[in-house]
Amino acid sequence: MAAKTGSIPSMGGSHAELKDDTIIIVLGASGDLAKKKHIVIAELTELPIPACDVVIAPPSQTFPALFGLFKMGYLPKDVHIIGYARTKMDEVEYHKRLTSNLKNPDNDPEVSAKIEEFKKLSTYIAGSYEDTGAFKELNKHLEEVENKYTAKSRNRLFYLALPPSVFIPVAKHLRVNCYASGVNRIIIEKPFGKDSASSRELLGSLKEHWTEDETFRIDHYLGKEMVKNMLVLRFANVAFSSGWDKNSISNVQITFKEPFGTEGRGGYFDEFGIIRDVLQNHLLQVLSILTMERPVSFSAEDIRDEKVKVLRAIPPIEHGDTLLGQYVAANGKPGYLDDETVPYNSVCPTFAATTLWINNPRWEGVPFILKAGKALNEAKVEIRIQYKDVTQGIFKDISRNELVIRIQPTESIYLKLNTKTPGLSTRAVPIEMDLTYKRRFSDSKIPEAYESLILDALKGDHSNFVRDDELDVAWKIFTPILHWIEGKNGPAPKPLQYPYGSRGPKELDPFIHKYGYRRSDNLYKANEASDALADLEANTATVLPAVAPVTDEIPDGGRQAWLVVFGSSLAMFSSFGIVNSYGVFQDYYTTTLLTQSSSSTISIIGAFQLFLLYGLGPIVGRIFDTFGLRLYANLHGVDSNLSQYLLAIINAFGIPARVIPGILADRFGVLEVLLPCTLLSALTVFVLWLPFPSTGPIVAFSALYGLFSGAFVTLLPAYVGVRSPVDKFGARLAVAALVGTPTAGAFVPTFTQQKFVHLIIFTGVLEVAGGVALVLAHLTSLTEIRRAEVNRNEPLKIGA
Ligand SMILES: NC(=O)C1=CN([C@@H]2O[C@H](COP(=O)(O)OP(=O)(O)OC[C@H]3O[C@@H](n4cnc5c(N)ncnc54)[C@H](OP(=O)(O)O)[C@@H]3O)[C@@H](O)[C@H]2O)C=CC1
Ligand SMILES: O=C1O[C@H](COP(=O)(O)O)[C@@H](O)[C@H](O)[C@H]1O
Repeated sequence: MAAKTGSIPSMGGSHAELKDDTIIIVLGASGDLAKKKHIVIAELTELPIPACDVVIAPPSQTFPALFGLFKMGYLPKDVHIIGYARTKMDEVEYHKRLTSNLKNPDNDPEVSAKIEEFKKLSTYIAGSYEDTGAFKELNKHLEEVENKYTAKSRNRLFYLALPPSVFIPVAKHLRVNCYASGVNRIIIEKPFGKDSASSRELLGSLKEHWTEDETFRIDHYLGKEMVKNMLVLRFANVAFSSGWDKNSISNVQITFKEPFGTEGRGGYFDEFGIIRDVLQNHLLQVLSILTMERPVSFSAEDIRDEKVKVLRAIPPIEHGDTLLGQYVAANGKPGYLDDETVPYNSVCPTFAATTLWINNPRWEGVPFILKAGKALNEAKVEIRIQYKDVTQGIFKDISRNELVIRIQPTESIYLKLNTKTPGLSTRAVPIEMDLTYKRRFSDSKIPEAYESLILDALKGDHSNFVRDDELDVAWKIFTPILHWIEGKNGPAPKPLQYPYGSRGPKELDPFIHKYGYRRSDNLYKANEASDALADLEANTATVLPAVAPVTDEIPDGGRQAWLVVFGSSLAMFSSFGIVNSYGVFQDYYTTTLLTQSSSSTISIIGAFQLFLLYGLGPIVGRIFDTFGLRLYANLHGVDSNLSQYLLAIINAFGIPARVIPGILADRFGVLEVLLPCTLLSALTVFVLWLPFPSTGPIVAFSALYGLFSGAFVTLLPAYVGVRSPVDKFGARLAVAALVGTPTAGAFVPTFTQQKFVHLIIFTGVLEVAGGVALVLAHLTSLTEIRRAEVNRNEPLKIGA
């Protein structure tokens, strides 16, 4: 059979896979299994906990993970799971605790049946962690189970859900009293010490009993889907691997944010602080996979060799590269020091940002900012790789590329790119190429980290477990800064305060900025349109528009827009006003000054005035495009040839008509107001002006025409604006202005009622034709207009 596309042969484990005849033994299984995962282990084990003991792999993670694997059929055939702890309880009580933590929210009968099966293969035995006799009893129980197995080999996987104070005695007793004839493995979880010295001591003692091959040190971040994906993402994509270095990348942030504080576990946390809790292990692991060289193969040792190599190139963290914070009460939530289990004067950091440097040819000079905090504004773990600026010269103010790998929640990878806006204008806007797992892999279930890691341990694959030398070098990087924070070499630094629910201390942004991070906060804002398009594009890797302020659009609202209105009003006061009163001048020219000239000839004066207002449009438009002037977009055009009296009425009614249609257009759309007003103007021409050449109807006509044509004056430039490229806007308005008045004048060579009829009909017909043209324009642009309505921030695609 042909190999499956995309297989990774070198990723297979080199050790025996535990497929059958296997017992999984969970030590420390007596706790309240329904409790949240960050419970103090003392509650689980009833141990007197020494000050440095902390939560480790709590059963509330272990059993659901085991059940998850069982449900999916990944546990060895005939597997048996034995819980061991000090608390005495019968099987009924144990099963009650066990199942209370297994999820079946919809009461799915299949899941219920699986839970019942799971209970049948789960037994419990109580015993001490120090007593040889107790472990002999455990072994007896294991052998009883194994006697039912057919095969000769006996495989045992021990999972230590215990505090480190009992790691060593338990590991020893298990090795001495419970070691089986087949494969034996032991899983342990952080904390692996508190600094280099204590870690070495712990590792050394464990090594006396268990070999490195048998030991699986869990850092559950290595089991997270996106972390596991990084090897493939990096090394199976030339597109990424070629720019993965100091030449392309400016800075990297690896961020861990939790929206809750220590809440009840402050006592434990205070002994450790955020650096030991998250940075030294989880974030450093992520960093090492992100920055290591390509391994010779994907075998566990080749991968871990490369991780160790890159970690060794990181010098110990400098004080100056570190920012520490502690949350204080805010938003109705208590501060860290309000926790009764925390010493009143604790300076333990609940937030830390620290910059690491990698002294190798690939990464020299690139800052890697690790930041983590409790009680922040959101739950988020992500890697943010910010690329360098493009070479200057041809671009200005262009945002940087960023590759974001969102580890949780909503696993995703998105790449922020710049692209030309679709259409005739040339401008770069930032967009995201978005691979959101929920959409792209909608059929796949993303496994829990612990499920993935327990399965790896059963398979004997160490790739996602921490090797001893890796741990040692990790502690070397962090130990000096930890000792400084604890005041071992002088006064302890005081963390900066930050309010519960904030992004961290206010000094964070300048801190990150110092290392070259540039945020494009004005450019990247989620809006409904991008969400709507994202929904449309579901199930595909999509290119979504990141909504950016559209800089070549005429501004609508805001200080800038109102300044344009003000400036335009001043300009129009002395220019457009004269043109609008041209009827008075025309009257004067025809009756007094230029009696020998025809109306048409005289109207050329006004037309030329109007043309001069708009005729420089192509030139001014270029200047406008170049220098960003907005005045041009607000210029209006109108022609009129009525007497002084009628003109005054038209203009008086034109005042509200300049304002009200604008307000209505904002609400209903420019065309939706312009079209009826144009047609109503035409109607007044045909039903009032044409048939009733007497004073009353003419006055009524003037009033109504002023009202409707006012809208026309206001909205026509706006509509031409949205339907025209900016560089053609002025020219289009100017041409209309130049031909309109002389043509009208040609109908009235002499002032007779008969001659005016032609002009009136011409005016009415032209307005109807204008209305029809608007309808046609509307129909041809329907698609674009709909799109623009979906996304009001996106510029209309402009017609040629
Ligand atoms: N699946 C997803 O999550 C996807 C999201 N998108 C969308 O892409 C767009 C851009 O995403 P993204 O860049 O992640 O989001 P943001 O624009 O929110 O940028 C986040 C980055 O900016 C920092 N930051 C946030 N607020 C501030 C502030 N006030 N001052 C300084 N820095 C700040 C954050 O730091 P810190 O973390 O420290 O707060 C983080 O590094 C968003 O609209 C998002 O919705 C697109 C595709 C997929
Ligand atoms: O190891 C730890 O990790 C958790 C966060 O794990 P996650 O899988 O929920 O991201 C953290 O809350 C805890 O303090 C720390 O000890």
